[in-house]
Amino acid sequence: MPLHPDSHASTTTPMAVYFDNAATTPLDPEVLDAMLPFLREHYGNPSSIHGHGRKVRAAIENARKTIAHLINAAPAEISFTSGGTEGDNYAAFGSIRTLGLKHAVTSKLEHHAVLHTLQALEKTGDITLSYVRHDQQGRLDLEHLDELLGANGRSFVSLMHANNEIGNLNDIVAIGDICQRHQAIFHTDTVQTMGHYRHDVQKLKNHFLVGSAHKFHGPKGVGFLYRRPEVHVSPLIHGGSQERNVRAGTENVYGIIGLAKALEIAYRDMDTHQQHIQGLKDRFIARLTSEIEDVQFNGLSAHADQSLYTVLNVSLPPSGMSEMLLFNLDISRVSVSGGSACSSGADAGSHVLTALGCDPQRGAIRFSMSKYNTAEEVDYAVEQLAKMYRKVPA
Ligand SMILES: Cc1ncc(COP(=O)(O)O)c(C=O)c1O
Repeated sequence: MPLHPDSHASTTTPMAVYFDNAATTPLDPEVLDAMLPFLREHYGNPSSIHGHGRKVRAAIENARKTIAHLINAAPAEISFTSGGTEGDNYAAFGSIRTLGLKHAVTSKLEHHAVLHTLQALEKTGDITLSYVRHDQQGRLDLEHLDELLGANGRSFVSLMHANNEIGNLNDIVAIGDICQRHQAIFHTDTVQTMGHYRHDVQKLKNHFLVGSAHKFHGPKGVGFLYRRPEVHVSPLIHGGSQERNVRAGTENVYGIIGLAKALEIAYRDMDTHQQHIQGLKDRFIARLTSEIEDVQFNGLSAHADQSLYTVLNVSLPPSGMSEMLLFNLDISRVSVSGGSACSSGADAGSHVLTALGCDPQRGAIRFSMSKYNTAEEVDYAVEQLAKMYRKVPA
């Protein structure tokens, strides 16, 4: 597997190990190379009709075509955004307000980009909001979804493809079928699966999908929204006529070029990378289980066929010192993300682990991997964790 230029994996000790790829991924140098000419030479405004502008417009439209082709959509169905959060907002605000929908369904395990958006629409009285039940491992109760949709008239449904904290994969084909039966508008937050799984919108019943470049080795602050043409959404950002009057403002040109390049590379190398990363995850599971007593895997993250191959969420035996563990991991030069279930209303823990009913005394760590990680890095992280964990008083 190619090492990222910043990786210290095979050269220095202690290593700088990055296992927080669900938060963001390092930029692929091939992506940077594609972007640089649009920072250096091609500075025209894509809305200008002169040569400088036309050159950039052509590049943007090519990027749109590339993305559309990869997910089997039409170019007109792709709108560029500032990332996943904006795409989620567009799907929710756009369709609820434009279609006058009065009810929405989501789950307590969604990203805040969806939860807070729908809760904002609930607060303004636009909708009533229902949450699909789930079990302790985060499996959604699809019969409950069916009931909720049957009882509440035409609804907006937002259920993610993969959970960013615990990695659970939801069956978006089955959810799409239920939504279609009830004529619901179905949005899926695909931020964590775009670039890691092949999406084919012709095989899905979704009205919306979203992508965010920085989750698959592209630049930050750029993404896209796929929208089925029969769902018209009104703009959230008003101004010029960019993005077919849906999203005003001069386009993030080099970001868009980087987004398309990153997705192209992700699709090109997907099978090799998936195999490599799943191997790292299996190694993590085996080594953590053998090195640390009473380690638990949250959600479905240890089930290979039901979770993202890039994410492993681990609960450690109760120590009451998860912050310290994270701090220690940081000084060992292992970057991870963590949290625990909230122990009180004042304690802003993970809303996902809280919804699963995880023990608030147990600290949780999310290891999230990318194509640039190596087996030595997994061994190093487990070694550091096991060493420090033994030092934390129970
Ligand atoms: C599932 C999910 N949705 C939405 C977002 C927000 O994406 P962005 O950072 O591009 O706004 C994230 C980012 O962490 C995410 O993991």
